Amino acid sequence: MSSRRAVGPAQAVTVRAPAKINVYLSVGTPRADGFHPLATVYQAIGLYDDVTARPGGSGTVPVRVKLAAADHVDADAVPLAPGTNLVHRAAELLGAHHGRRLRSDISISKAIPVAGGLAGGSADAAAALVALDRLHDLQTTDEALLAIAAELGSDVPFSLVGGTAQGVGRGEQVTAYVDPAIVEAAWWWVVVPSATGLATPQVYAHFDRMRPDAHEAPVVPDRVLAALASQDPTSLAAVLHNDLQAVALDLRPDLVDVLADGEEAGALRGIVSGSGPTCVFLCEDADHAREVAGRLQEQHPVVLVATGPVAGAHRVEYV
Ligand SMILES: C[C@](O)(CO)[C@H](O)COP(=O)(O)OP(=O)(O)OC[C@H]1O[C@@H](n2ccc(N)nc2=O)[C@H](O)[C@@H]1O
Ligand SMILES: Nc1ncnc2c1ncn2[C@@H]1O[C@H](COP(=O)(O)OP(=O)(O)OP(=O)(O)O)[C@@H](O)[C@H]1O
Repeated sequence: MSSRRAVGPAQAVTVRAPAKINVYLSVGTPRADGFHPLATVYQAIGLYDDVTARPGGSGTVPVRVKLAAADHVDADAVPLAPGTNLVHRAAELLGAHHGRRLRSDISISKAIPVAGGLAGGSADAAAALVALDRLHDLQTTDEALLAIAAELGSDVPFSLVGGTAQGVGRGEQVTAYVDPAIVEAAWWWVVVPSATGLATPQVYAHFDRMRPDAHEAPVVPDRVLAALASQDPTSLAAVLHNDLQAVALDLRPDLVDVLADGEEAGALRGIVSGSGPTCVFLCEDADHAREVAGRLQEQHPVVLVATGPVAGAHRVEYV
């Protein structure tokens, strides 16, 4: 008989991370490192990827990644080969921080459209950091997790923090708003993804061609915070803004019609999410969002309803 202790069922840690939209996005002229200074208001919305980490990996591939995708997600656009997914990179950087190589099998259950301007890859990276930290009991500090997240991508720290938050720097410096009126406000969004994605670097490069006169020091105006604190959707609709919108529309003129369709369907206002091509539409409340979504479904194959703000990457129990 073996003298080894009986091993219980393999542990699995599942972490859920939300998509983000930029309620306000101001973009400056590129810095010396090529990144653009930003001032943005992020909001995490109720459209999620789940990332599950289990003990695993093979001799040559420490982290194996597999994917299950919702019907509206282009699964073929998600790289899974060793070293190619943001989740691989998250494991590498977290392992390096602790001076060890992390081994794991990671499954991504994806509902956030790929290359949609919704920070889906960032959500997976943030979720993987938290899942691997818990699986390997690494007890990484919040400061270290945020620093590793910033190395992974500009949107990744926000995917950890969630809620409604300000982003500055290249977007990686995130401060959650604490005003209870902002924290407790609930907004209803109708989300219209596009069948084909837009690459973020391409959108920023096009911004430089179209907007050589961009602001040196972008800011979020006080009126945006006042609108968020008012909890009044009409006030927020009036201040929604995205400096990348004109750029995304120039690259993808079909989005002009999508924005018009949403407003004709009764939404208060539509906006391109981040670098696009997803368009999001602010509605009065849950019933209004369902009504607008119902009308949009007559013209668009995929129309989702999501509320925000929601929590950043957080552990969930799978039943
Ligand atoms: C459009 C936004 O989603 C708005 O929140 C983000 O700015 C994009 O964030 P992200 O996808 O996490 O971007 P990263 O992975 O850090 O960078 C991808 C590429 O986007 C461009 N990039 C990104 C962020 C930034 N502030 N300036 C940039 O110019 C750079 O070309 C960079 O090589
Ligand atoms: N886990 C992942 N999920 C999705 N894409 C990934 C992932 N890992 C790497 N990628 C690569 O990253 C690219 C951008 O994917 P992502 O879905 O994050 O775009 P996005 O939502 O437009 O990003 P952002 O809004 O942060 O600019 C994909 O086209 C794909 O090649």
